[in-house]
Amino acid sequence: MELISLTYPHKLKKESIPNTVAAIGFFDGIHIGHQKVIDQAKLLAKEQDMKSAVITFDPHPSVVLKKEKTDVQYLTPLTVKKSLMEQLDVDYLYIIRFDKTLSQLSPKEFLEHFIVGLNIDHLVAGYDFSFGFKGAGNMSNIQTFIDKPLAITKVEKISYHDQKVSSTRIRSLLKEGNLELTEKLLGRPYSVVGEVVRGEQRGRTIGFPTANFKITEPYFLPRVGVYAVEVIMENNVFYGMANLGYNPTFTDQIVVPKLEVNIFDLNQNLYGEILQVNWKSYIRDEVKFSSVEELVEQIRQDEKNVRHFFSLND
Ligand SMILES: Cc1cc2nc3c(=O)[nH]c(=O)nc-3n(C[C@H](O)[C@H](O)[C@H](O)COP(=O)(O)O)c2cc1C
Ligand SMILES: Nc1ncnc2c1ncn2[C@@H]1O[C@H](COP(=O)(O)OP(=O)(O)O)[C@@H](O)[C@H]1O
Repeated sequence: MELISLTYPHKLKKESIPNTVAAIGFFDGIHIGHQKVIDQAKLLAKEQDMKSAVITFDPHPSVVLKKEKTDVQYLTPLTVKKSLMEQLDVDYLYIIRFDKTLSQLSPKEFLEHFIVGLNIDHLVAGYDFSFGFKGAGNMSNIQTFIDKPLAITKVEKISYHDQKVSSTRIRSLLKEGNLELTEKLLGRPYSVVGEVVRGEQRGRTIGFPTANFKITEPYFLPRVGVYAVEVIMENNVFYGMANLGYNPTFTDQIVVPKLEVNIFDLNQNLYGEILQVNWKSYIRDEVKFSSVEELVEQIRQDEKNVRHFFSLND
């Protein structure tokens, strides 16, 4: 996959780019609906002997369009999006910088510059994709803005159990702790990647060392609490239990929930390792215990529950 970051205006020459079928969208999460759009573009490219591309944007349009300054948290921050696209095996990934100037392009200017200008012959998008100033362009009126005939494939709404699959729905499922349904809608477990850093060195003293994560990418995190998780380290899968929270039994100084994982059946220095955590199931809320003994008693029970969830022996 060739990764091409673009700002407006770009200087690419359309003559130097092969004829392409492109899927376009913001694609936060790359859920099963997004995957359908991208697969469709790949299929059409193959049938018509053209190249396949995904055209996406960064940052999220709301960063530019909202009056108050907002930090957007993503299901798939840009680095994750890039690596998932790599796995989907498209020929080109175009990432268009979404800034004020871009947001003010008319639908015609947008299409001429980024679709015709990138030698896109066939455009695939979800039924609700819109583009251009104030989202005036959409999958129904797109051909009215340009003279050159453009083949269009509109992918209809994808539902799961009669409800639309959307990034918004996945965010609310994550806030409810419904990781099982999230996984169905994503077609893979929800995950975060981070580096293991030092914590208070307390875990080992209570019999449960926990790898503390430094998460630098702007991830949308699930609700605070205890989870059954898979941990991926250098392509190996481990099982464990995670706490996403504030450690209220010990401190009231933590303001941003921290992620820590006790990995089962492993005794290894993990500082500096980059690990992927797959959130599999929500177990319980984080609690402020009145003694460390009570917390340890509960964590022992959590381990039993999580081992049972993964069908592992005690
Ligand atoms: C499975 C699990 C459940 C936990 N549940 C709680 C909890 O309910 N309340 C709490 O204050 N801390 C909870 N913790 C966090 C511990 O307080 C924390 O792991 C311990 O303080 C070690 O911190 P350290 O890694 O900074 O040394 C939990 C940790 C794990 C691994
Ligand atoms: N099974 C394990 N699960 C998690 N961390 C482990 C495990 N075995 C050893 N470790 C190491 O112990 C560290 C966690 O111990 P802990 O006392 O909680 O220290 P810290 O507060 O720095 O996280 C991890 O970062 C890792 O290097």
